[in-house]
Formats: sequence, C-alpha cells, structure tokens
Amino acid sequence: MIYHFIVNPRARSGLGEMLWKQLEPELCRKRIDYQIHLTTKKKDAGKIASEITEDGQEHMFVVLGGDGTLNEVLSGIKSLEKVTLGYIPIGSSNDFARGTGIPGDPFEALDTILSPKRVEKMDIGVLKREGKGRRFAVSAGIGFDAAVCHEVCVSKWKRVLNLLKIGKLSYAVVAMDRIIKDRPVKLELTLDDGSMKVFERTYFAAFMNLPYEGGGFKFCPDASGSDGFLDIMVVSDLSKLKILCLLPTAFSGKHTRFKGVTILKCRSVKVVTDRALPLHTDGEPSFLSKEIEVSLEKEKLNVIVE
Ligand SMILES: Nc1ncnc2c1ncn2[C@@H]1O[C@H](COP(=O)(O)OP(=O)(O)OP(=O)(O)O)[C@@H](O)[C@H]1O
Repeated sequence: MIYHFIVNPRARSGLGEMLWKQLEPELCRKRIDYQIHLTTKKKDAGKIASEITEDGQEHMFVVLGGDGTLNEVLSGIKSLEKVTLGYIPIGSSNDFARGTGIPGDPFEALDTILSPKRVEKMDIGVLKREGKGRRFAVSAGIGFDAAVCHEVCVSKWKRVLNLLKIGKLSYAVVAMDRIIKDRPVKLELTLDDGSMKVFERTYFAAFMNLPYEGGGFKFCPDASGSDGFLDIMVVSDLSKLKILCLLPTAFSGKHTRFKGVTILKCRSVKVVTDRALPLHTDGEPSFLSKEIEVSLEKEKLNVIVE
C-alpha cells in the first residue's frame, strides 16, 4: 500500500520542512512507495485527508507535524477504521506522541512506521456543539485550558519560544496570564450513566482521551486511548493561588491529590455552563459555547505505536 505523507512544513516554526528534507532521502534509499502532500495553509491537512479517503478504500497515512496538523487530518478522514496512521511528532507540544508512546525522535518514529511491531485500535473523541462535531485524538476542553489554546495561537510567545527550542513552555507562560484574568463559572455534567455532577466555581474541564495535554500536563494520569472511555478532569472551587501551585504538579500527575480536582470516567457527557466559554480540540481553538456534548466515535483508528 502506498504511504501518503501529509507534512506541515511550518510546524514548530519551520522545522517541519527541514525535517522532511532529512527524512525523504531515507524513503528513497529504502525504495518506499510514497506520495507527499505538503500543506500550504491552515485546514489543508483536513482537505488532503478527505480527498484521499473519499474512495472508501483502505489507506496508509503518515502525518509529519504537531498535534494541530494531526487533528486536522483526523477531521478529514471519512472512515476512521479504514485508515492506518503513522505519526512523526515535530510540533511544539507533541502530546499525542507522549500519550501513545510513539518515539519522539523523527528518525526513530519513521523506522517504527516502516517496520511496525504493534498497531493499536485507538479511540477518537468527538466534541459536538449545535449538532456539529469536531474530532480529537488527545483532548477537548472548555474554559481555562481552551482560553490558553486561543491565546497561544495568537501570541508571539509560541514563535519566540519555538525558536529557542522550548516551544512547549508557551502554554505555561500563557496559562499564568489567563489564571489571573479568568472568572469561574457554574458547570453541570450529565454522564452517560445518568448521574449529574454540579461544580459551582469551575475554571475548566478537560475531556481526555490520552493522559497529557498542553505540552506535557498529565491531567488524567489513567487515561488510555484504547479503553473505550474518556477521562474528565474538572478544576473547581479553588483559589487562583492554589491553581498556580497546582499547575506545576500536573506535569507529574500529582495534582489529582488537590481538593478541587475531580477526575471522572465516562463514555459520553453533556456539559452545560452558565456563561459561554472557549472550546478546544487537540489544542486547536474553536467557538465559544454554553452547551456541548463529548463522546467517542464508534469507529476506531489504527495507529502504529511500536
Ligand atoms: N503550511 C502551513 N502554513 C501555515 N500554517 C499551517 C500550515 N500547515 C498547517 N498549518 C497550521 O499550523 C497549525 C499548527 O501546526 P502543528 O500542530 O503542526 O504545529 P505546532 O503548532 O508547532 O505543534 P503543536 O500543535 O504540537 O503545538 C495548525 O493549526 C495547522 O492548521
């Protein structure tokens, strides 16, 4: 089967193009049958994936980019179960690779794809708002973490820190700023078992398919991309000072000990807030909303993990 390489040359401020130039000779040397699809702008990766999968046949994709490019590819795939995905992580946050165990080194990741030992059937999440769905592989969120994604996308910090090779710090820098500015909301969760949980002063809720988001925050240490469940983390009823203390401990997953951090598991959840909040899927910001539904797609995606 032909390998479709979908490459974001602009990932990590231009590193994508440089790495592709280093990896391509390896494909030629190994006489791999491949086709290259370079993105030229936002949303291109989704269009490419959609066009390739339109024929309803099985396909092999290799995504070279960050979590954002991977998310766009997911959104374009017609039938998830007909695609086998290899991933070469070169973004600034790389939470998909971190959460699945895909090698962080691009050459090692390419070797894994070309000689796979394990292909996992992975859950893919979907966030629905006003009847429209957006897929995610890592996480979706409402509130503070989504506001951080919005701001990282427009802030100069990510570009500057990427150039210094510490791009993942951009989330931490912007997070500090948002904590100071954001106001809490009332949040109601209705889980698929019928139970309802109400949180009076909520800063954010993260719906995690994998353990990490935001460049290494281990928000749901027990999340697994193949268990058929979403893990939810709600941060509520805490002072801003406590949130500031809590965030660094989330890098190791120790934040779950704090009173005010609630972890839940479900297959689907309805979310209502008393004020419209920003949303994100895999760090890609989307609209503001007061009512969303988060669940898993019925079809699973075949992901080369080892
Ligand atoms: N050729 C392109 N030019 C400009 N933007 C692009 C291009 N291709 C993709 N994009 C956009 O760039 C954004 C970020 O890309 P990507 O996720 O690959 O890298 P990153 O931001 O460095 O990594 P991460 O998402 O892990 O932080 C995505 O939202 C995507 O839509």
